[in-house]
Amino acid sequence: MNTIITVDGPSGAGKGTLCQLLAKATGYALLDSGALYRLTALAAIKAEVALTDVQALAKLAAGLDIAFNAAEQGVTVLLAGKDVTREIREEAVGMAASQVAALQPVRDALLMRQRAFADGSGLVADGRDMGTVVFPSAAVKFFLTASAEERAKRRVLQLESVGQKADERQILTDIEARDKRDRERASSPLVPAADAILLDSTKMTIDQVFEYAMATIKKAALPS
Ligand SMILES: Nc1ncnc2c1ncn2[C@@H]1O[C@H](COP(=O)(O)OP(=O)(O)O)[C@@H](O)[C@H]1O
Ligand SMILES: Nc1ccn([C@@H]2O[C@H](COP(=O)(O)OP(=O)(O)O)[C@@H](O)[C@H]2O)c(=O)n1
Repeated sequence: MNTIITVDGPSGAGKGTLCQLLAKATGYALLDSGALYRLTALAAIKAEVALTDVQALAKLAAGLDIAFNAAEQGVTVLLAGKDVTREIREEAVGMAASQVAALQPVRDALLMRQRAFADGSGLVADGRDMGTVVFPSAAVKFFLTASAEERAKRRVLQLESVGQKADERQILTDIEARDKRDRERASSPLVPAADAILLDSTKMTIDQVFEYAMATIKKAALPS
């Protein structure tokens, strides 16, 4: 059994939140593909590799020494043995991630690593191109959105909840820049798959989004 559920959409739409809830409810594994791009960006920043040096970035992506350790309080992300769980969530790393993610050789380097998460036990995959490129034959595909203003508000609350400072106007500007880059790039742009279910969470609570997604999955009668 290799059932795959994909959740794509822009930053702050609630993909990570929904995917964690779906993974818990279904017992499927979880792929946070954005973390791979964030790790590539962080590795580049640490190694002082320019975000325009395509070949060096692709090499970094191919050789990333990373681990995802599931724990009671969430997933811990390690880069070269060091806990970078918080560091990769910083807005600056998100911006750098969207720059490296626009480069096809970087995407190629990460493709097989992402597909390897589908090891036969069911997978919930979170990203931008899960339903279009990485898992085009996924069983159920969601495209989760929300207005940019709502997403910026959510991001501010999220950053503040972990003690980071957040300027809502700056975050909205960053989100809009990242959306534009993700949507307009030539390689795997952020677009809904033709068979994706569109879900606008602007006025929905986390529970409502989860209930709707679970009902859809149940209707698709997936094996658990
Ligand atoms: N429907 C929702 N309503 C309000 N807040 C939400 C909703 N979905 C997610 N959030 C919150 O918004 C923030 C960003 O969600 P996240 O899942 O990280 O988004 P994404 O993975 O799409 O970037 C988190 O703090 C999360 O708790
Ligand atoms: N499948 C994916 C996942 C992320 N990305 C890129 O990686 C960046 C960070 O992704 P993320 O999912 O962690 O970002 P947030 O939605 O959490 O802000 C995005 O802005 C995209 O440019 C991508 O190109 N393809």
